Amino acid sequence: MAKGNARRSGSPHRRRDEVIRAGGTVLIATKNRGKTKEFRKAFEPIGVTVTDLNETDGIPPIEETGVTFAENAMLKAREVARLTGIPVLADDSGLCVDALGGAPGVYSARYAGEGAGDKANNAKLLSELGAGTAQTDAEPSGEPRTLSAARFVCSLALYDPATDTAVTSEGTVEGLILAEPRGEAGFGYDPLFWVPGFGRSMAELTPEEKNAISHRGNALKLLLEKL
Ligand SMILES: O=c1nc[nH]c2c1ncn2[C@H]1C[C@H](O)[C@@H](COP(=O)(O)OP(=O)(O)OP(=O)(O)O)O1
Ligand SMILES: [Mg+2]
Repeated sequence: MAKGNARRSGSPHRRRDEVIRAGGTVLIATKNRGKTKEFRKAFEPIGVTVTDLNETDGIPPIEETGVTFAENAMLKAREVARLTGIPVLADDSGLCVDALGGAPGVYSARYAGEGAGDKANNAKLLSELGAGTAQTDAEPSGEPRTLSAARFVCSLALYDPATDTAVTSEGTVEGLILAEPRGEAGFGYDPLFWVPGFGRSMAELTPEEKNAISHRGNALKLLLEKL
């Protein structure tokens, strides 16, 4: 048979569009239950089941040594795909704040220190932006006080160990950093991220609304188009 295009059922060299398919399961290389929830919601309509590293034994912690979201997504996906032998989707994401020169960026999860939680990271963000500073100007529009333009960025990598290749994508969403947290939904920096188009914080959106406009939702749409 001709080299390169050989493909029979049962071959380990699946076509890319078979990696994520209705009735199939995709492993997300994450311990972040907030991410898993959002992927589960997004994959539900196309009949794909989602699992993560909280439900997978024997995967050691993966150090995020990259300096870009794309590098970190690739290294998480590749490592877990090689260890498990199955295709793996990884998400590396974070918040880039203009007034902080793009920080915390790839360090978003460890902004307040290694192992810091969302609460400490949000507090650190507000303190770096001087949110405690006296504020006298009333917002004429009745809109909440914001401190800087910002964006969430999400890089995705879907790594297939059968072919040692990956499909990648990136998505963003623009917003403003709130001076005070609002909302209970979502995770991470969502309570401090104002979405002008909705007139609500990211943590005040329903899961469907968030997936429709978020960096993760946008990256996933693009990834699925590439498969
Ligand atoms: O939609 C989001 N809404 C709010 N905050 C978000 C979002 N997306 C990422 N973020 C923040 C959370 C964390 O501070 C960092 C991700 O860091 P990142 O290393 O990609 O994830 P992680 O360490 O929580 O889990 P894991 O590496 O196991 O996937 O950006
Ligand atoms: Mg991480």
